[in-house]
Amino acid sequence: MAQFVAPSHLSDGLYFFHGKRQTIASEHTFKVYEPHTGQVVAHCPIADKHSTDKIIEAAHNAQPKWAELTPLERGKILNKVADIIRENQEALAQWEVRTNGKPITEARMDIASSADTFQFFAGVAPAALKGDYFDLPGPAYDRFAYTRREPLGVVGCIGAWNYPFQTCVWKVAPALAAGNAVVYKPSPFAPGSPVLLGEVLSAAGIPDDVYNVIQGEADTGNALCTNDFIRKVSFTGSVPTGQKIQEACAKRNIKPVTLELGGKSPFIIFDDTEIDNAVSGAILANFLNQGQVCTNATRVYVHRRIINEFTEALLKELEKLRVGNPFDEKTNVGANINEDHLKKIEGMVERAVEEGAKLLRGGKRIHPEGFENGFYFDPAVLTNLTENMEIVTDEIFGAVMLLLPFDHEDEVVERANKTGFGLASGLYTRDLRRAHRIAAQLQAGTVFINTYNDTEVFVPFGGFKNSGHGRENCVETLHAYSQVKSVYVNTQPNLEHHLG
Ligand SMILES: NC(=O)C1=CN([C@@H]2O[C@H](COP(=O)(O)OP(=O)(O)OC[C@H]3O[C@@H](n4cnc5c(N)ncnc54)[C@H](O)[C@@H]3O)[C@@H](O)[C@H]2O)C=CC1
Repeated sequence: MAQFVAPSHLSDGLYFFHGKRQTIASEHTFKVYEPHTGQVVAHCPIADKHSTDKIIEAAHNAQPKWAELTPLERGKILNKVADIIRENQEALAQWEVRTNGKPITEARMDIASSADTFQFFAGVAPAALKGDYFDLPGPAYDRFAYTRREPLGVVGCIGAWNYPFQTCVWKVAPALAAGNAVVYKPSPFAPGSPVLLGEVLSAAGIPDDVYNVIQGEADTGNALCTNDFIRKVSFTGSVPTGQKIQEACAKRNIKPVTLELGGKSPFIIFDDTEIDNAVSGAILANFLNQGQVCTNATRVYVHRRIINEFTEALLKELEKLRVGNPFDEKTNVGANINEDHLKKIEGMVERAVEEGAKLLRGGKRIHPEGFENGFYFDPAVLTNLTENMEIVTDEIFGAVMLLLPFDHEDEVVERANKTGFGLASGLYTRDLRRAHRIAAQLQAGTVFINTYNDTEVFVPFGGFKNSGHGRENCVETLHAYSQVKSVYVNTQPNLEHHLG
């Protein structure tokens, strides 16, 4: 069992199979960018159907031995994974910054919570992966039934780029705890982190081929979804891709899917709120991870009576915002994932301004000294908006805060719910009765009251409506990575049967 040592570069080994980092021969490659410098750091080979199938087959062959271990035995290995992640938190966080461009202070939190995720599933699996017992007619010892919770086999996972390490862990930890093998396809925009996780898993003692990483774009993802050995797909990404994946998983076989998709979350600030608290909440809800967070609440509804005071306090606070070198401990906002994404955000802001929105700050690409070619965007605040503008209806996935005044509780709840998404929502008020009344009405998988963007591994995470289905981060997730078998038992073989 090799010890985990964080690599100095990842450029020539972005695959993980047979228990180690590898590369494959391929006619096609994609460029890997380092967001904070804007440099191309690797040309990653793309897995075609043949390479994808071979890696999946090896996972299929390796899975039964992993499944033979009891959940407690698997849990001991997963606890070692948590330990190794914690011991290497700084090195892994530095890699996360290089891969994604986020501030180092945020990357450290992602890595720490990833260790917690392994520890949590290692701990709960032995108690959660259990069966039931049922008495059948007659003496209980003659006839009864029981259920077993069994793994699914090989799980295919497809990830987004905004939390490259954490998204991978959220899928892999419960899948492995439940006795499955995993084949993971990261986003081509952030392909490195799941490979590092592979090295951590091997160092902890996960058998070869139980965890694997393949690389590629839509075709590789599709090859994963349509392979017969894949028994479930767990996906994090956009709604249009989620629709394609759900379709692909139904076409050839019937595969269960977990879909963690996009959002357009509302954040409601009532006029009894302490303004400074609401300002911090709104910043947290919008500018974390350069705004590239699926739960982010770009639609900030502020009661008309306090909107001027709130806006003034917000803009003053944002004067302190430091955008730039993500390795600098004082940086609040790092680099966006790539140039195309940055241009998409800039374009949405420009079109909103053309439609009559007023830009109160930021909204443009910036070139911090020493990092001129990195993908930096100065967080925007917009007002003078109408509900049907593209920027108010569509997911931005960038650091753009929209200020929308409201007058009445019923009106704001209706406006908040007027979206096809339903991932998260938030509200600030001192009136707790009102807070819970609104929490019950908001159509979203998570509601934050006087806080925003908290995530804990034991609290369910997932969407309502088009934001997806299935939950991550909770005991029930183990059920989504396992299946129930009912066993009927007759201990009295001579029991007479009457044929009528
Ligand atoms: N609900 C949640 O937990 C989260 C949701 N997201 C959402 O993810 C989106 C941003 O991530 P992106 O990487 O741009 O999303 P995306 O949907 O473009 O890509 C996600 C992944 O799917 C793969 N893919 C693309 N086409 C495919 C196909 N036809 N078959 C199989 N795989 C395919 C991509 O290569 C990538 O690995 C946003 O909409 C965001 O809201 C992001 C993070 C968390």
